[in-house]
Amino acid sequence: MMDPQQKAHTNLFDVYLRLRPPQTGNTSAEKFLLVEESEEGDVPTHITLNPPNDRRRAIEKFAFTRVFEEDATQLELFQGTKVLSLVESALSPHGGDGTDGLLATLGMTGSGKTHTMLGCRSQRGLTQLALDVLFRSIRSNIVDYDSNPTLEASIRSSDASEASIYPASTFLDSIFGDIAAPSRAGSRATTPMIVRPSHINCRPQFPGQFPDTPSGVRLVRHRDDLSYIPVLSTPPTQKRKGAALPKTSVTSLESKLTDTSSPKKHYMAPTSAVKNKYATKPSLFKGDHLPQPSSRRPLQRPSALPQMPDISSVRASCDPSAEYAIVISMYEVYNDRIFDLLTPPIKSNATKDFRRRALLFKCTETSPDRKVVAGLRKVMCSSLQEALMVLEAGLHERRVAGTGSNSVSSRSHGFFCIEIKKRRRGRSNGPWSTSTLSIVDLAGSERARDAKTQGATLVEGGKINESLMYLGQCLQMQTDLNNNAKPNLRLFRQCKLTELLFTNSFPSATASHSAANRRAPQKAMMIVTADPLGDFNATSQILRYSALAREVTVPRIPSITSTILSNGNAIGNFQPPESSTLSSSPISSPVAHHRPLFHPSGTHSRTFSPVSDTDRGTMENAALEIARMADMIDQLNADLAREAEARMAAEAHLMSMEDRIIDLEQDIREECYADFEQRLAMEMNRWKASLSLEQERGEEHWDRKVEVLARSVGVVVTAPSDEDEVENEDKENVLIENLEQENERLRREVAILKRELSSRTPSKRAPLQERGDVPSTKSEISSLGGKMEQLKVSSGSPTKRVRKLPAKKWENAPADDDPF
Ligand SMILES: Nc1ncnc2c1ncn2[C@@H]1O[C@H](COP(=O)(O)OP(=O)(O)OP(=O)(O)O)[C@@H](O)[C@H]1O
Repeated sequence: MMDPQQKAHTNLFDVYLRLRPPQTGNTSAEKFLLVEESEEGDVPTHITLNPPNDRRRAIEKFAFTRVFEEDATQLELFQGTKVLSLVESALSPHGGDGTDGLLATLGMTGSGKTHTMLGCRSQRGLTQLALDVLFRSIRSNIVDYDSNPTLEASIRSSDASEASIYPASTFLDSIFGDIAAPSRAGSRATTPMIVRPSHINCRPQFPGQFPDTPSGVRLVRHRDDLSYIPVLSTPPTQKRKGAALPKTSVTSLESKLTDTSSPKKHYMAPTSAVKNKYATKPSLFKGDHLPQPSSRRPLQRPSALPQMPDISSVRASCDPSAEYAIVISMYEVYNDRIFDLLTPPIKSNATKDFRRRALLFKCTETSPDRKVVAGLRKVMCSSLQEALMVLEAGLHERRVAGTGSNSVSSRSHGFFCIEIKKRRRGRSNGPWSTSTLSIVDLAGSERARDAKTQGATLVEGGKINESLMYLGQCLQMQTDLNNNAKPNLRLFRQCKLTELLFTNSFPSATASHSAANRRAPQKAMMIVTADPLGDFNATSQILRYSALAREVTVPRIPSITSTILSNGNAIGNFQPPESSTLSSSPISSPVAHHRPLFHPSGTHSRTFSPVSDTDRGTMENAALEIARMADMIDQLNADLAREAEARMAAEAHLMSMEDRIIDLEQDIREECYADFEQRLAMEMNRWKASLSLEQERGEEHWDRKVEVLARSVGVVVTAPSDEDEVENEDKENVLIENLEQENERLRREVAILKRELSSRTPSKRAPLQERGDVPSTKSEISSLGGKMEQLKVSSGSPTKRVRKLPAKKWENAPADDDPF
């Protein structure tokens, strides 16, 4: 019989199975999953999968570390799994560095993963219980941030992931508003832990229904968009409606959370780019604020948390000679990219929507041997309440959507990381060692047909299924390890999820540095959730790759020969066995089951045979052929299923690549836009500068031209003094008068001459030159020209400049140039 504990030491994960109670309204479905009874005093560890409506299909039996039946409570789960041991290993009570721990859930959508990890409105989940036991266990060993000013700096310098680290008070103030103030609604519809006070929610509400929304409309955040879109959906199950808690189970947090007596420390909230740039120099942020991202209202500050189940008597051992600090971070893997859940999204300049920057899982300067998620925002918490509030803030940012399978379905794999920092007590400058307890709520696999998803949600589903398929392949590495084969480390680098989950399983294989080599492999445990009334095929697929051991029992189909023989009334009494057990081994491949060949001869005795030996031989040959063909059909079916799965994965990959391309295109567009804007501004400035330069040059050029012109015509421009001005004015007036008189005289003379001329006969007209009163000589003409010139110049100059004209052109004209 298969034994899950047999080779437990080589398992990467302890694997627990939790069955969910039937969903309301799903009473008619056939139960295909049965828990096998355990021996007296033992916990159940095996289940049987009976294919519904198909007696020909194999019956599978699976083994787990432990099976929790439908009625198992959150407390039983906490006590029956090794959560406490994970916490204790991370604390390392006997000195030395702690061990990393991983607690993950896996299952179909709607099977109860989030319920197990985060609980419901009246019951806490494993995350809150782990935090509770952690803080209670180190109560007297936790560092006091307020009394040690150098503490924050030393914690920051111990961080190897280029993170920006803030005290909880500063972080929470930047995220949560006043209880009574207008604020964004609470977290993912039914963040299980929050119980809102009655004075805030006056009218009765379903969980998942925010204040101020019409009844029946639940607000579900969709993808990157932070504006909430109303989604019509069925109200969550009665269980989730979270009947009012008994008063004793709710503790008021207001006093703690709104306490302003302790001095607040403020840090500047850098943009992600700045943050990444300066992440290694945290002191730069000190003394500044952590502002609200523009146009996002603060979250509604919850006032009370569920306290059940009560684990106040449970404690993990901690190292009495050590002091501890707790640092929390949260991120999600969405479409194979990592996004920080504690850093608010940044408004894009180009598209005006809020977007997050994907983070890298990489080696850093201070962590050259070990990959870390770089650039996260982390929060130092000194109490359980602070840690729970940080959890609430992060959950609010996690992507969820209503699907046909689950009204609040996680669309990403959520990581909640508790870093437990430890150093020798009393050594205020001593180095910190860090062990991390990661709690992972995986998104559930789903069938598009059942989930009724389309568009972006369908792509998300494809990506989720793809990453879970890779996870399945990695989990099957447990088989390799059980067979003492070398694990194939390339498998877990296939996608971000498996890389994040398995990197710490083989620290010595991934690190070359000697210090890193000393790290112990993480302790990991997986809780597989399943609905015994849900989708048989999907559930059996998940169980196949997650179970610690599997056994396949193939029912035998009566062969043609035996049918003929038994029906022929004269044929022998052969009765084939009902079924045959095919394998009993630790995890066998999902497609490894084969129908056994049927060998009719020699298994039964004949009493009467009217059929001739030739006929019998023919029939037996035919039966053998049929069995062979049936086997081939099975093989082909298995191949087909594998190919279909691969095709689905490829399609999902394609879709996610398309999605990635869109994202990339968006990023590139934004960068180009910003680049273009910057260049445009630079170009404008350059253009303006060159324009003004050109103008200056133009003016200079014209000044020079005027100067040259003035010089070429001999004009001397002088700035006249006041006396000169008066004198020049007088001279001008006299000159004008003279010229006017002269003009008058000339007009008269011209008139006389005209009269004379008209009275003469044309033949007797004398040429003008003969007249003595008409200027004829050169000197007379030049004096008249000079007078006119003087008049023109002096009367046309409002600036009272005096031009001295030393030479007149007509003076130099040849004598025969007669002006008339
Ligand atoms: N053991 C349980 N007891 C009571 N209610 C449960 C249990 N398991 C699940 N539920 C209820 O079933 C619903 C779906 O559960 P949950 O959201 O935890 O599923 P999930 O596996 O996280 O789904 P997804 O992968 O889509 O996020 C919830 O309303 C939850 O309260």
